Amino acid sequence: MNSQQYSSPENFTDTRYLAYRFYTETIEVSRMSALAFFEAGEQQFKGKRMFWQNREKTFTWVGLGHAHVISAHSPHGRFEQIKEEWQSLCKQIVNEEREVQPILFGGFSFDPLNEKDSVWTKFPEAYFAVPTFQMIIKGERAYVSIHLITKDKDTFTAFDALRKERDRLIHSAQVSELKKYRKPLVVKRTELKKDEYLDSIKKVTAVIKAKQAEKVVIARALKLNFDQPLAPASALSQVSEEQPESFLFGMEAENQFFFGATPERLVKVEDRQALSTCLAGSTPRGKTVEIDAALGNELLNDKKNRSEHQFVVKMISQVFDAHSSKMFVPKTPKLMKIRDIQHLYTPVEGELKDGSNLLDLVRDLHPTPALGGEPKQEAMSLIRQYETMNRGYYAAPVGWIDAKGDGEFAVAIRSALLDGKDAYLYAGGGIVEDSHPEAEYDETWVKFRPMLRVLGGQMSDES
Ligand SMILES: C=C(O[C@@H]1C=C(C(=O)O)C=C[C@H]1O)C(=O)O
Ligand SMILES: [Mg+2]
Repeated sequence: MNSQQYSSPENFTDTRYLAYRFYTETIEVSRMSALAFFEAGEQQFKGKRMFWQNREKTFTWVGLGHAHVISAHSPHGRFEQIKEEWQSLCKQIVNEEREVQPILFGGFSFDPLNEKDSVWTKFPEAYFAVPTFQMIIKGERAYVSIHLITKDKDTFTAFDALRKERDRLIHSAQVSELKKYRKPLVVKRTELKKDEYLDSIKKVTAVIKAKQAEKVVIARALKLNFDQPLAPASALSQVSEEQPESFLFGMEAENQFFFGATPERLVKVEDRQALSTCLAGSTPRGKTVEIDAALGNELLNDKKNRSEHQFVVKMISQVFDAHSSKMFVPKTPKLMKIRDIQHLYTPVEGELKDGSNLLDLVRDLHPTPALGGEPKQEAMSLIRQYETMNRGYYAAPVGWIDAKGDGEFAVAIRSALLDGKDAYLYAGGGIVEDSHPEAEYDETWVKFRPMLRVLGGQMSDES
């Protein structure tokens, strides 16, 4: 690469964030593997790496290092805090002309008011970062950006060092194959609090029959112990091979790594067009085309699953109604078929009203009745009361927003937390009046399956 071609880094100042200066530079690079770029940061940026790929595979994003972290530790006002700090920071960096925008990536915990013991020790209630190095693959083109956000005045040396590091990362990602990892052996698999989980479904069903709530999503966890720690790059590469039809995400917080392959979009905004998906109601895939179609048809006509689904459509439509105009919601759900499971699926579209932004939608949508319940507050308090664990970031929004306000958040299901030689996997289901504990238990196994295939730990009779 020829350093002569670089223009000098741009510098913006702003009254509120006056102390900060934002320096950035983007170059287009020849296409390379995003996972190789992620892995190239293994030494220098361990604990500060992030990964995202959308469901359509048209947008892949990798962040290495933290140029700036925006996190929230208080249970209240975390969505506003992230939004306001990001907007303040953006005042200095927004440049409509710029083809590649700096991106803030991160996620939220499911419920900051849950006081149960948590294994999510390194994840605050909201955890976002602008990376030092950002790689974007959009269609056929790839870009690497440097972000330096600092209060120092003399940044020449620092920026120069970042250019060198960028060149090293690009070189390393372009020449080296992704390391071949040995899949760690699962030495133990534990269903955490299985009996309490089954019991909680009975109780919650009774509460619903007594009309205290209409729907409540109850989840459970599996714990795997490995013979050695699993590398995040390896986990991501496995999951991208196994789940091509999902959003892929990964985020490190020090020595913990949260990742997954979720089919569920919470909300996407592009040029003020907002899109959400209602995804609830499930049945397995069939072994033959005929059985698969029959299962799908049954699902489309099943009263219990349709009611699970309808709560989600109603709530997301209400939130969209408040934030957008020209809303469009199909009258009946379709099927979304992914590798192990099929779901009822209804897309919701709208055009954002003035004054509404992506993070407002995230705040008002989370959790939809696909992961929380209906009514929202009653469901949340029933989850706090009856669910046997602390969800951490499972079932919560994870995603990105750029300097223009475009971005996308997924619902972090079909996911796992890696912590040294342990992994925690999560799955749940929507409980309505006519739910049955054993059927819900079986449904969670289908939802665990993709992560078990990625991590190992499925029993020999499971495919
Ligand atoms: C709760 C999960 O999935 C959610 C629950 C579903 C259901 O109960 O039918 C379907 C899709 C998701 O909205 C999970 O995967 O853990
Ligand atoms: Mg269900």
